[in-house]
Amino acid sequence: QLSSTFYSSSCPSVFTTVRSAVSSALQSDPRAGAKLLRLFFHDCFAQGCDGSVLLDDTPTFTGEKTAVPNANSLGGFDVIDSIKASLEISCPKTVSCADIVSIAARDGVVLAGGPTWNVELGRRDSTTASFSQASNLPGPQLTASQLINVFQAQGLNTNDLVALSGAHTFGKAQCNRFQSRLFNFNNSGAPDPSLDASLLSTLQSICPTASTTLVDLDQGTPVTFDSQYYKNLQLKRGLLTSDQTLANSTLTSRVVNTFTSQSAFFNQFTKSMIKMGKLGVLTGTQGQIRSKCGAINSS
Ligand code: HEM
Ligand SMILES: [Ca+2]
Repeated sequence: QLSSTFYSSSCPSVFTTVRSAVSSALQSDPRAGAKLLRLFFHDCFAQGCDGSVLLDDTPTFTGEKTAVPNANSLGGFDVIDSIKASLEISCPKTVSCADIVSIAARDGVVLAGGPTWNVELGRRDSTTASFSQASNLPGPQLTASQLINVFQAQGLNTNDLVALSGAHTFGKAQCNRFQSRLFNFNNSGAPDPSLDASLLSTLQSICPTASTTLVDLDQGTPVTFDSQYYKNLQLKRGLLTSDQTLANSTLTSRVVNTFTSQSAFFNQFTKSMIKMGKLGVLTGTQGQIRSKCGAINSS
C-alpha cells in the first residue's frame, strides 16, 4: 500500500531536497551513491525497509550497525542525517527515515548514470532493530544456490537476485572480503580458478593480506551504473565469490548473459528495487516518523 504520490501534498519538496543532498555528497565522495544504495539493501533485508539500520547503539540497545556485514563497512549515514535535518525544517515530522533511504538509493543510481523509477513511499520508521537479521545478511563467500535461498526467504526470485547484484557495478570492497580467493582458495594451495589471471595478479599485489584496503567492485567502469558488471562476470572478472558464482552456476548464468544488455538490466533492476522496497514495511499508524534517524523518538 505504498504510493509514489504519498508526500505530494504533505512535503512536495522531498524529491528535490534528497536529490540535491545526494548530488552534493557526490562532490566530495564519489562513492556516496553506492553507499546509499547498499544502505537501502541492508535496511530492507533486516526487519524490512523500516530505517532499522540507521539506529545507533546505546548502552541499553543493540542495533544493526555493529553486525558483521555492517560494522566498519556501511556508510551514507551522514547524508541521511543531513537530509533528515533539512526535511525537519521544511516538512516537520512528516517524512520517514525509511523513505529517505529509499529515495536516496534511487538518486545514487540515477546520478551515476543508471535508470530512474518512481519510488513508492509511505513507509514508517521502526522502534526496534534486528542485530541477528543484520548478521544474517548474505556474505561474500556464498554460492549461487545459497544466494538464491537467502533471496527466496525474502520473497525475491533469481531474476531479482541477479539484477540487484548488479549494484556491484559501482562502489568498493575491502580486501578482507575476497582475499581468500587470491592465494589459497578453499585450502587448495592455489588461487580461485574462476578468477581471470590478469585481475588475479592485480589483486594479489593490492591485497597481499586480508586488509581493509578498498578495491573497485567493477574494475571496468568503477563509478558508472551500467551493465559492465555482467560483462566482467563473463570474463571471470567478478570481485567477490558471490559475484563470480552468478556466471559460473547454471542456476543463474543465463540471467547474467541477458543482463549484459543494458536495457534488459535496467528494466529488471528498477522492478526489483521496487519489490525489495516493499519488504516488511510499516505503514499507516505502525511505527513512527523519527525526528532523528539515529534514534527512536523519546516521547
Ligand atoms: C547478493 C548478495 C550480496 C552480497 C554477498 C554482497 C556483499 C557485499 C560486500 C562484501 C561488499 C563490500 C563491503 C566491504 O568491503 O566493506 C559489498 C558492497 C556493496 N554492495 Fe553488496 N552484496 C550483495 C548484494 C547487494 C545488493 C542487493 C545491493 C544493492 C541493491 C548491493 C550494493 C552494494 C554496493 C553499492 C556496494 C559498495 C558500497 C560502497 O562502496 O561503500 N549489494 N557488497
Ligand atoms: Ca530494516
